[in-house]
Amino acid sequence: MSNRDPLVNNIADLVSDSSFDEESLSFLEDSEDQDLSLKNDTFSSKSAHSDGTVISDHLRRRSSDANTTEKPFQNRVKEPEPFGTVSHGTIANKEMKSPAFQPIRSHENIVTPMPAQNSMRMHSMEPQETDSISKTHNKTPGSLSVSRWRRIGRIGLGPPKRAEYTLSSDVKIPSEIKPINHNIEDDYENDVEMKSSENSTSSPFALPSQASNFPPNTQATSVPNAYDVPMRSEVNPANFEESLFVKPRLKELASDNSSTMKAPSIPLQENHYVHQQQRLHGPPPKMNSLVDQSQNHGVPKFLQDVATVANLPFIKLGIVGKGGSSTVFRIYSPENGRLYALKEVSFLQADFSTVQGYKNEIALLRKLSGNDRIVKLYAAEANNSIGQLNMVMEYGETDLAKLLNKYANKPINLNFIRMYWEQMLQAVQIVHEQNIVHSDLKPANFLLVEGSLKLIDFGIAKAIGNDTTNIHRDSHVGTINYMAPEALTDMNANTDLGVKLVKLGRPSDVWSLGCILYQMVYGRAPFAHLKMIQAIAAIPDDRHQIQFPEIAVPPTANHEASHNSHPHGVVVGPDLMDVMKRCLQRDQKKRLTIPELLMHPFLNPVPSFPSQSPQRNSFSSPDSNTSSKLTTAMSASQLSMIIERSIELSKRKSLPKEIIDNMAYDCISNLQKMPR
Ligand SMILES: Nc1ncnc2c1ncn2[C@@H]1O[C@H](COP(=O)(O)OP(=O)(O)OP(=O)(O)O)[C@@H](O)[C@H]1O
Repeated sequence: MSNRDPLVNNIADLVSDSSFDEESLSFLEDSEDQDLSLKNDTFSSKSAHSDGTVISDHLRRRSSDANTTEKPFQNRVKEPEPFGTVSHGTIANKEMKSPAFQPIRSHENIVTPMPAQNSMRMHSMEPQETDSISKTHNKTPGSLSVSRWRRIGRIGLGPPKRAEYTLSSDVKIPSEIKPINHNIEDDYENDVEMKSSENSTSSPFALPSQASNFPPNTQATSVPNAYDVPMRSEVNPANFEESLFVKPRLKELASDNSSTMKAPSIPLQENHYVHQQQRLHGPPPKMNSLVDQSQNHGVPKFLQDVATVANLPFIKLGIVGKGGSSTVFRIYSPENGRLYALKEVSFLQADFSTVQGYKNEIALLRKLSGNDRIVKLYAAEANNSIGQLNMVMEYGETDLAKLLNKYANKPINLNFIRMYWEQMLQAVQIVHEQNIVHSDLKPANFLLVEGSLKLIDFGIAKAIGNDTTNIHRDSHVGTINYMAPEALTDMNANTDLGVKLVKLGRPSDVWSLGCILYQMVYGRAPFAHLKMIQAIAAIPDDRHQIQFPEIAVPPTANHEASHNSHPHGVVVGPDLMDVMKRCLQRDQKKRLTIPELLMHPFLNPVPSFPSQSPQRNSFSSPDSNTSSKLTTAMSASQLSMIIERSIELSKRKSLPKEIIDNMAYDCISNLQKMPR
């Protein structure tokens, strides 16, 4: 470590110093230019004086002032016996400190004699009589009280009995308790295909009696739990720590007799975890084989699946994706029973500008992560000892690349395309509003979170740190397929200069989006059928015409039938065709802008426009000079749809107010004319 750049060595400061705040992003606001010139050190020179932070002040205080600040689970449980030497910075035997692993002690709060009629309704999770345990307490000097408890499950990875979670038997569990959704991707597919719940394949891990009730597209978040933490949508990323680690409110649980009371869901989570682990790693190993001394410096295998970020313990459930320098895991918090994603980025090999890129990327992610179209970042920290940056983010069930692959051989669905196209545009617009050109947009950058597309990164680290090697470092081979002609021309033209200059503007992102849209329609990006070297030559070359067939046929479908009569062929339509063509213009200036694309008829379909304005009625026109194009021939539902759309557009300010007012005016006046 010592011979590395001091800045790299000190990357921990990047995430632990409070002096890095939104001011550090001022460089993004400085530029009002339409285009940004990204030079190797452009961003770094502007922000090198700032130290970065991506964790809350609270976390920072915690790490920097350990003597005066209470550690997360300090004093809650007795320190566990060590499982072994833990040498990894991010792997620690912290799980025993979790409140979830803590035997309930405050018996005064919740212990009552077990009633004859048990109020638990846990279906197959109904505890057996053998699960009852009794504890004797000296409540007050000279008096004894006996409490009976039930084991309702074991959580975590600790040896048996260390991680028991107990529940007083008089705590009611609502009958609508639901298992967590284990097979999220399957459920997502079911949702997309609009299959009825009866037809959908239930998760192999779901409890039989409850699986059919489980709503699609919900994850661990929907499980009621004892911690009474906010649902994920209510979690404020800035207060991740507070949101995630709320102490169990067992006192309230015990004293609240209402039928709507939340119930601990630990047995279900445990069940989920055990099954997940078995699916990933096979049946559980015997205890004596858990410690493999030959590898990982004696770290027990079960601890290798535990990660600690910002002192918060998580269980790794498996790898969900890999980037050039990153690995993304699905992780589970025993604290609140929710799933998150952990992105581990190695910065051991990183140079100065790449580190600055990460720093800017994280700062921007933090700044924008409250936005619906940007993935939420909950916590981040750097581990200098192993040269690794850890980021805890919201978990997405899949990304657009995987989704498109899955559906590549099926006939296209125009509504699906329209919906995701709009969401992609909204996401990129947010980035552009920060004066950032992403420059590396591709389907894998869009994550699906509960069916909604969100942008995972802003491309800064790559654009700055390694602008010429994108092609090689990306695991999703073929990102060249989405690169704008100007990016390739610049790359080719400047190789002799010591400093690489990549001159990209917002239109470059529009090209990339056009390629993604093209792939959604035709099953592959416009140049995906070419070898990389051919694509590098063809993309900027005007002579290479991009084909836009009027009928979209899945690329691997049987091509014996002509396109026009192909059973899986779908007519592309003039609006969609127009969008693709206007994005895939080699001349940047001819490409539509994102606001124009959001206003395009493809996203705002209005049935045939008559030339005449409708009669004005009692409604006064906001601007009588702006002629209305709507007709009474439209159905009430079409008109209502347009009204809804206008309100949405008005909120987003993506259309001039005058147009929105007129659209709404016309719809309402036509609706008024309709017979009731
Ligand atoms: N929050 C998340 N939830 C679920 N999966 C994710 C999440 N973030 C990333 N992934 C998955 O991991 C893959 C790689 O993500 P990553 O952000 O590292 O990609 P990348 O930008 O290509 O990497 P790099 O920046 O190192 O080149 C994504 O394509 C996606 O499939």
